[in-house]
Amino acid sequence: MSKAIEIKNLNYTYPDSTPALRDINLSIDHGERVVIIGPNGAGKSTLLLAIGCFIRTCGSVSVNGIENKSKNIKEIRRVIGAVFQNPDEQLFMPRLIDDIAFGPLNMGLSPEEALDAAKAALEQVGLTGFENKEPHHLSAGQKRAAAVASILSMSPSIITMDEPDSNLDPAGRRNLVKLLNGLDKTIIIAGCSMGFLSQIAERAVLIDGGGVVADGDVKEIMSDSNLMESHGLEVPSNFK
Ligand SMILES: Nc1ncnc2c1ncn2[C@@H]1O[C@H](COP(=O)(O)OP(=O)(O)OP(=O)(O)O)[C@@H](O)[C@H]1O
Repeated sequence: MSKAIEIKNLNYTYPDSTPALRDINLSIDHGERVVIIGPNGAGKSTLLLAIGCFIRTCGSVSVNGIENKSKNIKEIRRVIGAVFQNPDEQLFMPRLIDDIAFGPLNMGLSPEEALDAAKAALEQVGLTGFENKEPHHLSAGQKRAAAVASILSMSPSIITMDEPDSNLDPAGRRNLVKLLNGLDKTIIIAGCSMGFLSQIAERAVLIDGGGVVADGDVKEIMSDSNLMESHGLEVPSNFK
């Protein structure tokens, strides 16, 4: 059976010549929860962009066995749901329900089916009752949950998230941990907040300078103070 994600010899340099990913090899199984950690500028967001086929890279990335090439983009978009760092990039309709139904409608579901999928996704993230609310009037935590719903409504088997805890207070973080831990999906999250990330994933991939430095059990990696500190990171208090 094909892996959820299979990355071989991945390299990427931005058009302004900034090298961002160097020779990445990574394989992620179905149902795995993986956090991509590393200091600012390590290449975490770029790696998520490469996985989601948002940038054209050198090397190979396949998603559920589908090669990550522009000709397969529609298929890839059905399999991977990408939650961006800023929820405002994902919420742009006047009513929340229309935002959440947008993806399923785009995938070819009938308006009734799309509405059902949107309602179910809002319920999953605890936003039932907010259907007619203007998305930009939601709180930061509600926006984050809504951005997740806008992905869940398309039923992807893989979800990527970039720094999903930014702007969240402790209660918002706890709710997000609960929500993500209740999802039966492959989840790949990039971030810098070790305490938050350690509660979601069983595996951590540490990248720095665009390359993989360590890959393994989240507790083993995050509790290794020499490793963490030498890459500008801190051991989370739950692993001290
Ligand atoms: N659009 C871009 N054009 C040129 N260089 C970029 C662009 N986006 C990112 N970079 C550069 O690519 C490298 C990797 O950046 P990336 O955003 O992937 O890092 P990151 O690990 O997600 O960082 P952070 O934790 O600060 O979000 C950095 O050197 C960054 O300056």
